[in-house]
Amino acid sequence: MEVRHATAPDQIPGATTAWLRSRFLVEDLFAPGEVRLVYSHEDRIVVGGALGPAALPNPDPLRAGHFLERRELGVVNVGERPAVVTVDGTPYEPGPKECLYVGRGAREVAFGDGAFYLVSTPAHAGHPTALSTLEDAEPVRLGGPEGSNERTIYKHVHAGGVRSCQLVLGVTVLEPGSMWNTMPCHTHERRTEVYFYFGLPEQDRVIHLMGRPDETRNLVVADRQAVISPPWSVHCGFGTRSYAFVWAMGGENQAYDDVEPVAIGEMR
Ligand SMILES: O=C(O)C(=O)C[C@H](O)C(=O)CO
Ligand SMILES: [Zn+2]
Repeated sequence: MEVRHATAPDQIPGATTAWLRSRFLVEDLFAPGEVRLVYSHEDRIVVGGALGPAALPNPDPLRAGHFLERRELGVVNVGERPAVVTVDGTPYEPGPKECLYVGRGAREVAFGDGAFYLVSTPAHAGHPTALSTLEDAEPVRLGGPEGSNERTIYKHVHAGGVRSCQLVLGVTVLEPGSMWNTMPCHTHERRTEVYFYFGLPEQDRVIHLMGRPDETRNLVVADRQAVISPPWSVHCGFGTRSYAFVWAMGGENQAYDDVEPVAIGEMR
């Protein structure tokens, strides 16, 4: 498991493209038969990719008896078919873009044939393991063709859905012809957020904007790559083709609306 240290906004002016990518962009999460993980000190979020069949390991930096001894986990099926995840002997079958929440205390998590994106945050209590389907996620449609941002937000793990300690997680799907996500954008000083882009054709890219609202930088992001957004960073982007992304947060609270909105004209 790769470990990444926390960052500060005063490191951004003067940062090279290579430095920005090494700190905030997560590449190469998927390899056949493996679970690959990155531990970020930004709110201690762990992100990962599993290409089953594979089992959730217990990496040494966690210093735990098992991965979920003090953590909770969101598993999103980022493949194109339903795929099985088995938790302590019980099989669950999330469909594409659906989520399995695994509560603190589960000992064995095994991934079947399929592609899964993983997000884990520290947990102080055990909530029940639960499947959230696209229907359960109470889809909300936002944006429109005039802003090239027509999209549907599926909220899986949040205060009004599957319960968790601090994880908040959902999937946003852009309509064909819509390119912009999260515009106007925001920061949330009380939470770190990670976006994981998927469903993007191999030759296409998302230009992801990060940094303080008045000091933005861009990261050019390919399919199945993630971007870590510390609490001080905006997170939004536009694709050369439509796409979907998993957004997941951990931190001080679970209030989806607790954001600092940024007017488009204030961005630099
Ligand atoms: O398309 C959007 O807008 C989003 O999906 C926004 C994310 O849900 C987000 O940034 C939550 O804080
Ligand atoms: Zn956000």
